[in-house]
Amino acid sequence: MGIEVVVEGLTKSFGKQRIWRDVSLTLPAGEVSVMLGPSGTGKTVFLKSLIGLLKPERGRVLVDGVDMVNSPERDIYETRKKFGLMFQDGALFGSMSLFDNIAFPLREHTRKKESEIRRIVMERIEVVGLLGAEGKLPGEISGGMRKRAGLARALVLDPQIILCDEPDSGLDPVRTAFLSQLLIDLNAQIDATMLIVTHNLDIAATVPDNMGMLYRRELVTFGPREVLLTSEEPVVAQFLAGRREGPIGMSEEKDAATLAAEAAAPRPQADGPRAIVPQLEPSPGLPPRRAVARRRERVLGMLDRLPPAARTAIQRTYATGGTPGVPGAPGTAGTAAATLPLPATGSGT
Ligand SMILES: Nc1ncnc2c1ncn2[C@@H]1O[C@H](COP(=O)(O)OP(=O)(O)OP(=O)(O)O)[C@@H](O)[C@H]1O
Repeated sequence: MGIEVVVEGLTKSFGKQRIWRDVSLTLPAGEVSVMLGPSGTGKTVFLKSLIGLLKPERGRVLVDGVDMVNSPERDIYETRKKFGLMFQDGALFGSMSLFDNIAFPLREHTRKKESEIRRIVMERIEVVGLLGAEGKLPGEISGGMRKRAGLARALVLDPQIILCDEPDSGLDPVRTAFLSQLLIDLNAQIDATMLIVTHNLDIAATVPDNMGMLYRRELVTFGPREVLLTSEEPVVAQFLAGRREGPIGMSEEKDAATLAAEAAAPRPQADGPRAIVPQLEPSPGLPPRRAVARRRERVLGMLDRLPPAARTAIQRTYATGGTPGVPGAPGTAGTAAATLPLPATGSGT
């Protein structure tokens, strides 16, 4: 099962540039979380800080008793092996076949025999739907396939925590829907704790159990998906609606004059209450996600402390007797993407 990641009071600057301050959150064990935020708000810096590749000047990141900020490098290095990382561009070596790219962490970090490495690599290649493409070079396949190869490589060391940095960047909406399903299927199969950094509203609406948002050098919010999806916080509402009107401007923050002009202008049509799309369920034939029952207990236990709109949304989800993610549970129909099979090998995704 995945392990919890506890972030406490994390503050990071580069010289005089403050990236974010006092970020605290917990990634619950085995659950899927998404971190949103306009470009440049430090989401990638946050991921790198979780694995100890960047050093925040204050705060702690606790993973299985090790503080990824302040512990000795040896402990951080060992604990990093519990993480699987999927970078934006797949970060593959251009001169190596997909097989060798995916085998790389096993050859680097373990003493496994080649036969064992082959078994593991081929298994992961199958999970991400790339069987048949293992002999190709990264330059010979599409961006979507490279991303899936990057995901396969993130999986070879059996990670308990998976971090994905904009897994959808450069993908069309259909490929993004397949990828969303792949992430949920993966969670059902390995029960790892997952954190996905994305701008993609479809992923944000359908994949995570929890969502957070970084903005103006702070964590605006982090909690059960219903909290962010029903939030009336202007920056959250603007981001989720993909509107120009609101505090977020082209260079992240609008100046006071622009905001004043917007306030004086006739208001655009109100968005109305946002509908919460059901969360994706694992593909048919896969086990239910084990995180679902744990999340239900956790979220119902914190109901009193949540804003009324989020409380109502959560009560609605669970009142039908439906447990999202449990196949066949009433009131939990998945989105169309939930029933799509994985793309066939070499499909060019
Ligand atoms: N190693 C570094 N040294 C100095 N500044 C850095 C470093 N890494 C990132 N930054 C700065 O930190 C800020 C946040 O960058 P980051 O890549 O984390 O943003 P992001 O939210 O992931 O953006 P995007 O959504 O566009 O990928 C940027 O201003 C960037 O220039």
